Amino acid sequence: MSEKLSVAKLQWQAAGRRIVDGVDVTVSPGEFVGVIGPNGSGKSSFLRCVYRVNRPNFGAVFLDGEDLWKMPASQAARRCAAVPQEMPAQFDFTVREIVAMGRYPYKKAMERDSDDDRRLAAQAMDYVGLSQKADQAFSSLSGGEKQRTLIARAIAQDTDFLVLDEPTNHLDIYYQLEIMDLIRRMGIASLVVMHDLNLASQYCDRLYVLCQGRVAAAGRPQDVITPELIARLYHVETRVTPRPETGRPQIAFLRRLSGAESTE
Ligand SMILES: Nc1ncnc2c1ncn2[C@@H]1O[C@H](COP(=O)(O)OP(=O)(O)OP(=O)(O)O)[C@@H](O)[C@H]1O
Repeated sequence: MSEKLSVAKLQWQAAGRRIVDGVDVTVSPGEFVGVIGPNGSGKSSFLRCVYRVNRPNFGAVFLDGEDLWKMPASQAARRCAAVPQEMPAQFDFTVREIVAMGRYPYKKAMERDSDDDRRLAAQAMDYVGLSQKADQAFSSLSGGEKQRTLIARAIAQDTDFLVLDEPTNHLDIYYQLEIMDLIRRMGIASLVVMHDLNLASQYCDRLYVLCQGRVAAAGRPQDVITPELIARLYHVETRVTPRPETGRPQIAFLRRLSGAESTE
């Protein structure tokens, strides 16, 4: 199958340091791929290279075989939608206005919303269950509602590739599951940075584990999530058992390890 996303030998430097150091990643059409790894391992920096914030020093990001960094910005935005970690500044935009911003890549400067734009924005709000809140100020929403608004903006962008940076950050477990179910249900190729290893294990088709800007492991959750890997990268002892309903690894965190124990 031809890949939706193909990242080859990607390198990004900042402050004289290689933060992303030769990363290869692929995502197939419809695949839900997670990026995990300890704090500071380069996950967000890598993702920003994909959604055109960090320009790579070396390597390339191909979407459907085309170099994403060589496209005009508006064309790239019609192909790849991002849900970044940062929330938009707390201006008093309504949910409807934020979601409508997803249509910008299709419009000329100052062009008014067309019926199509309004329909797509309304559909996106409906999809994430926010139609009732369309006229509420973004700044007054709960954390889960804000996250769903940003996902609706990405849906309104009408792309077939989505990147999300820690979309379940700050959410309670109900909303974490809601957001993950929502992304899964969309069924479009997605690349998602995640911290919660159990959520990543249950939802992702494949995982890439980053460590010091490099891919330390990659594959299906059942192949990647092992006590040895978690001890080596996170310095935590775990018990990993297959979840009865899915066979996917379920992790119980037992204790922190000292550096020496975890690298044995
Ligand atoms: N613009 C920058 N200038 C200097 N250093 C940077 C820059 N951006 C990122 N870094 C550094 O690169 C490293 C990786 O950061 P990054 O945010 O990509 O990691 P992460 O894996 O997403 O971390 P976390 O899990 O804590 O969110 C960190 O040490 C960070 O301080």
